[in-house]
Amino acid sequence: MFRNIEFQEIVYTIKERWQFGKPRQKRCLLKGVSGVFPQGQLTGIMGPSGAGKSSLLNAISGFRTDGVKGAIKVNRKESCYITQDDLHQPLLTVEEIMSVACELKIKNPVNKRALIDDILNSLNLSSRRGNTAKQLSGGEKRRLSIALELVANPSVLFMDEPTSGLDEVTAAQCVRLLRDITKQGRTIVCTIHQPSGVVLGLFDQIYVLAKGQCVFQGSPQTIVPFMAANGYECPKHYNPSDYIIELCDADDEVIENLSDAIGNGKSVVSSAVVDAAAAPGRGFTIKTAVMSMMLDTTAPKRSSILEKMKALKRFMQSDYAHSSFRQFLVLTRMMQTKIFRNRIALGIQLFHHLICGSMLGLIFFNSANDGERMFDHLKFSIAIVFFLSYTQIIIPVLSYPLEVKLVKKECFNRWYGLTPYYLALTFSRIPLQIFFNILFLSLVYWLPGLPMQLWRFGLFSFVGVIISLVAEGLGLTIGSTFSITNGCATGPMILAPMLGLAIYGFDFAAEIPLQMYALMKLSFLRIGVVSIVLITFGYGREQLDCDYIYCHFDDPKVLLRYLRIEEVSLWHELIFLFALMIVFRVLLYFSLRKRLK
Ligand SMILES: Nc1ncnc2c1ncn2[C@@H]1O[C@H](COP(=O)(O)OP(=O)(O)OP(=O)(O)O)[C@@H](O)[C@H]1O
Repeated sequence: MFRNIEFQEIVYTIKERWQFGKPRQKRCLLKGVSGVFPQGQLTGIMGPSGAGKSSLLNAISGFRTDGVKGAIKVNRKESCYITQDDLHQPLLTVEEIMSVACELKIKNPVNKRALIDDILNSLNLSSRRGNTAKQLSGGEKRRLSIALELVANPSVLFMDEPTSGLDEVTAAQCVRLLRDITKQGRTIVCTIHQPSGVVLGLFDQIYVLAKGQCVFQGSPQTIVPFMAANGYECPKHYNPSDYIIELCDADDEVIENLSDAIGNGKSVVSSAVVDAAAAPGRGFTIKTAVMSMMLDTTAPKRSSILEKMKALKRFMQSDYAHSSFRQFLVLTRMMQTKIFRNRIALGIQLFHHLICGSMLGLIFFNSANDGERMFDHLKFSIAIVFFLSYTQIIIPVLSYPLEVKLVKKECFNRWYGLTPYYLALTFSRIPLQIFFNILFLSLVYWLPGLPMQLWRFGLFSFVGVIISLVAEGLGLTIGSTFSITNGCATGPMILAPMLGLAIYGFDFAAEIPLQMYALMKLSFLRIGVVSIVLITFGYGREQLDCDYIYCHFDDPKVLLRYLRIEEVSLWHELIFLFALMIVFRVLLYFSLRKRLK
């Protein structure tokens, strides 16, 4: 639809982090910059560190919208954004990842194989197709990121630092490859750190930023004459990109002068060929690049009915190649492959559940029928609930923050929507989780000698699985909201009071104040412990053994009465558990939605 990418008077403001004792300050990262990135060309955004290169790329591509003002003309539906991190599913092979991309991004993948072959050949990745993403080198990962986006045949590629972390030769190869891609009619805009002379010459256009202002826009060959015309003579044998960056980094006056000369991006230095008539002796011409028509604010407002119809049309047109259900199926399959491919994690989990189940079972070995050991029965129930919760919370807290970044990139590039992803995330883990939990719960049921009644074991396992699902929801919510470091502090911070509430008042149940009962209902650990005690000691449990003349707790009903739970209904407790499970899953959805926005 749009051809060149154009933007005008872009202002990007962020609110700085809140610091104790200081009011929250606003900071302007882009100061009204304009520019044009021509169609079918390779444009590099250059500048000193912290100049605002990534901010500009994020603003134009739409990766960031909060705090961005100004007019931007870009066909976002046909563009994609390749982040600097090269995030991929580490355990899937190049071919599998490409295949998932095809299934999600192409409407009718008739000749999927030929397309994958074609893209991998052109990016020199064919020989690596059987390797997993984590086995690829930095340059190969970068090429895989490009290959994945080329599947949907985008007309515009935004790339953040495609050469970062690559050596000179690989960086030049990477930029050459990008130039070849533009020859197919695609537009590529990327940020780049001080490129070597060779790499600089590969770009069709360079856009230089310094302290949020545009100080140059034009072909690389025009940097030297443009600088000279403004009184900054580049020494011979000096790399022009180094020169302009070093100069702008050192002196704010240079930035003001150059920014004025180029109209903060509204003009473009167009040619290195001496145009005697237009600019005698300078070796370049300055042309107006940005027309003021772009600002939507100046456009007359359409009738509201027309606007509403357009909005409805936009709503009806899906951004995705496939229905949500199809996305859900593809994602579920991919997630399950990922889970089963991770043999080490599977082995650790198996070992963990077996060892912990056996140890807990042996600690309470043959004690389940002992009428004297009331406190042991309670400790046993608490230990089960704590094991299930802690295991399920800590894994997503440590592993999920990284995945959120990948999901953010893929959702932004319209691979899939949040809802199918969320549902696939929820359901793909359940079978394995049930398997491991049942393994653990069987050991801790059998070794202490709980009654061999299938229905009782079924209830015991059911409650155990639900507790672990509630805990997983909490862990995923923390993992999707916080970084690993903050999550590691937040997880125990939430778990500790819940544990406190779980064991609160068992020895003075009769005196627990009413408000504490309400608070205890917020602790899924407490609900879990009460449910496990009800299942193991309620429902007509037979008299326990007693080796003495009198054992106060040999009648299981006495224990329930002592804990003031003999009147409590298991089904009510289950309703509370389900409610908490839903609350955590809803929180997870909104947390993800906020991150992906
Ligand atoms: N969310 C943010 N909060 C606070 N400051 C930010 C934020 N994002 C960017 N900045 C600041 O804005 C400035 C520009 O950042 P940006 O990442 O765009 O620079 P850059 O030119 O890409 O830098 P580099 O080349 O070092 O990656 C930097 O000083 C950075 O610290």
